[in-house]
Formats: sequence, C-alpha cells, structure tokens
Amino acid sequence: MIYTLTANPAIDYNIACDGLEPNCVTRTRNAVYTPNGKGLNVSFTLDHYGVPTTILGFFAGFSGRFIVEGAEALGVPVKPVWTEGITRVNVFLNAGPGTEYNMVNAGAAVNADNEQELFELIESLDDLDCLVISGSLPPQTSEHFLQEVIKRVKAKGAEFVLDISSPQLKELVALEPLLIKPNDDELADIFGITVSGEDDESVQAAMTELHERGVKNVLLTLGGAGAYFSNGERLWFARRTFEVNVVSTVCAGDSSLAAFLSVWSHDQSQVEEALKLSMATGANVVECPGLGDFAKVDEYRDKILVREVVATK
Ligand SMILES: O=P(O)(O)OC[C@@]1(O)O[C@H](CO)[C@@H](O)[C@@H]1O
Repeated sequence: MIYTLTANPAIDYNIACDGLEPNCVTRTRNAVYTPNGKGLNVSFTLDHYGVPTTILGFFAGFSGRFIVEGAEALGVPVKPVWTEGITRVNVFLNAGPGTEYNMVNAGAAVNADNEQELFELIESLDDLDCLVISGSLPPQTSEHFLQEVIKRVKAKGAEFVLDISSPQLKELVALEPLLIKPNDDELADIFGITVSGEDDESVQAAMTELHERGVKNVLLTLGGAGAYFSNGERLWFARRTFEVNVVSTVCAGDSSLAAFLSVWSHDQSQVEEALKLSMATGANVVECPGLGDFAKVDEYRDKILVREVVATK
C-alpha cells in the first residue's frame, strides 16, 4: 500500500475575480472549498488511477474534520492524528488570465505527543510499502521529525518518497529516498544547482550530484516546460506538444507525481508510460481550480513526447 503523509493539510479555497484593487470591496465568484494538502492530492490522484492508498496526517478542529470526512466521502481512507487548533485554509485567487494569488498559511501547531502518536501509527502499519511525504511542516514540529518518520518507515522495510521544499531536503536525501520530485527553483534554493529548462547537459550534471548524495530516482519538474526523470543509469525528458488554458497551477505537481507513481511503482521499466501519464495529468489539472476531474488525460497522454537522453560522458 502507498501511504501519504501530509503533516500540514489544508482546505483549499479557490476563488476568482476580475482584477484585485487595494482598499475596495472585491466581489469574487466560483468559490470552491476542497480537502487538500500535498499528500492528500497525491492520494486522491492515486485513487483515481486505481492504486490503493491511505492518508496519514495531523488534523485539527472543524477544518480538519471537513478534510477527513471529505477524503473518506471520496473513498480514500484516512488515519488521522487529531491535534489542537484549526487546520489551515489556504486561499487561491485567480484574478484574471495569468494572475494567480496563492495565500498559504502556517497551519495548526503540533506537539511531542502528536508526533509520538504518528510514530506509533506508522509502526503499526502492516501493509506499508511506500510512504510519500509531501508538503510543509506545521508550526512547532520538532527538529528531527522527518528523520524519525523515515527511521520507522525504513525499519518496516518500506521505501519513502520526498516532495518537500524545505532546506531539510539536503540532509534527508542521504537517507536514500526511492524518489524525490524537486522543481528547478527548489534545486537552486536547496542544493544550489542551476538547470536551465530543457538543457540535457546541466540536467545530467544535476542528476549525478543528486544520486551521489543518496537519491535513488529523481523526477525533476520544469512546470510547463516539461520534466526529466533519472534512475541513476538512464535519463528521460518529457514535454507536452499542445497549449493549455491555465486556470490554476495549484495541485499540478502533486497530481503529476501521483500519476507517475501509479505506473512506475508497479513496474519501474515503464518510465515512458509513467512520464506520459504524469505530464498529461498535470496539463489537465492546471486547466481547473484544484484537482478537477482528469477528464482530458487520455486525450493528452498521446500528445506527450518522451525521449531518452543519450549520455554525453
Ligand atoms: O504549505 P505546503 O504544504 O507546501 O503547500 C500546501 C498546498 O498549497 O499545496 C497543495 C498544492 O500543491 C495545496 O493543496 C495546499 O494548500
């Protein structure tokens, strides 16, 4: 079973308006509240592609209950750790073509007892094959929280995937994650590695460094410009050949990761198919607020170009 861990889930509140002016009333439309957080988005997408998954995370208050009940209503099981306070509500405002405002809040604090409950929960899982750890950490999380989580995952003989933007990623890669999914900005901010779009040479060098640091596989996303995947021996590049009407880029990275995992976690030789589904899913998700309904993925999948990069050294 693929479990996901969202330490800092959120209700995503998507709204739209025509422009945003200070010091005046802005009437908004198309308000949608959905249960989210990066790991939840991964689980929802895995579930859509028929992969069994369960959500782990810290949840608090009315908003936490909304998320847990919402996920269960969608048919995805949750094993929550309940905490004090109120799970955050993140606001994503589309103020016109190409103008997104993403207001991401800190979240409800956790304490040592909450962390201990989560550790024991992980220790109790009999069917844990892989834990996908996604997103930010809530306030007051202890310094070595993620190391402690990973220690327990590894003690069970399971793998872990990291999709986090924190500088901690630099130390955590030494624990040999199955997969990481940085984007080009995270590579620069966290590792000081610069890649410039579809540039095989700089990406080859970046991948070599990441593998030397301990990562087994890397899915490097470049937004609309495509994605590279490296397994340490071979490197692929995928890009779409069509334009999309971008409504909201929120959730696209999470759904791309999950779509990739839905193919590749069963059969690591299916890299091309995994990349096609991943890119097609991300392209469809940006066309709507939140995750949407994945209705155009089949149409898009055949329009994704994948090429293997031939090593230059
Ligand atoms: O604060 P984090 O955990 O980095 O990001 C949280 C978040 O913005 O990420 C998801 C989209 O990727 C949203 O569903 C959610 O609100």
